[in-house]
Amino acid sequence: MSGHQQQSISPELREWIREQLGQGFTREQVLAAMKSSGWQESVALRALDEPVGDGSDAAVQVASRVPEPDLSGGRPTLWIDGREVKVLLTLSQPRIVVLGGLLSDEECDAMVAAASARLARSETVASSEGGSEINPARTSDGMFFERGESELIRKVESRLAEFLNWPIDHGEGLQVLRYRPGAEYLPHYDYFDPEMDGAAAILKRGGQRVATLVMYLNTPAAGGATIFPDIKLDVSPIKGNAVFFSYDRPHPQTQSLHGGAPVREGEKWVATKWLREGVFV
Ligand SMILES: O=C(O)CCC(=O)C(=O)O
Ligand SMILES: [Fe+2]
Repeated sequence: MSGHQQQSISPELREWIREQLGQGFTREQVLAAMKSSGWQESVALRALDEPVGDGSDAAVQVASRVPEPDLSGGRPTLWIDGREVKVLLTLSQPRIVVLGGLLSDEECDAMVAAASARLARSETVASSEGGSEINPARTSDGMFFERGESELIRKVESRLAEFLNWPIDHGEGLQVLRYRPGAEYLPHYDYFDPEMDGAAAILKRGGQRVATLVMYLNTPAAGGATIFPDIKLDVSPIKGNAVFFSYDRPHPQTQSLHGGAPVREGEKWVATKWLREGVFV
């Protein structure tokens, strides 16, 4: 396909682009593939930018800015808030970073102690009023700390803000979950489905969730990995370690599907920080 005649965007081309993006190829990869098969760049770009489908396609959703740790030095450990934190694993797509020693044992124990007193059956955001209700997919118990509610929480939050380059006020209060043997959290996305009832009310308080940091507050005797089914990755729950992942749009294409595998022996305690696009109120 060369020459100077104007190429046109056929329905087949649109469908092909939609498929490629749906399979997780980036816009840049699709553009490169089109160019190498003879499409003029201007036409390829126009085709890529055309709105398609009902608006729920990842292709038409604008990517959000997401928190991102500065790992540019390529160092195996980072100094964060005076602590030497290990960079144990990084993945670029989906974006996942596993950290060792983000929290000290004492900090983990103090968070467990503070949370224990306040545990109630976990709730997830699911009701038609945009409120909360008990969700059988999550069989743990949980509570939220208020942002900045104690010296410990402030210390942990400022460490996370430093690590993620993301302001403290662009995050929800830390959530602590306790899983007993057999308890699990089935695979899910942390972003809010924009189509669900009550989404508007939730999104008004700080926009979408764009990243998650799960910190392990203890080491269960068996089971309880954080699992990423799309990429078949299991992260071991080790006290003081953490897994960070981000998702720049509320779409499965982010491959941010994850869950907590059943705890087999002992308990599992985690603290989760959800990062928002804007100021969470
Ligand atoms: O417990 C885990 O490993 C995952 C927790 C989780 O997915 C969440 O808190 O959103
Ligand atoms: Fe989650």
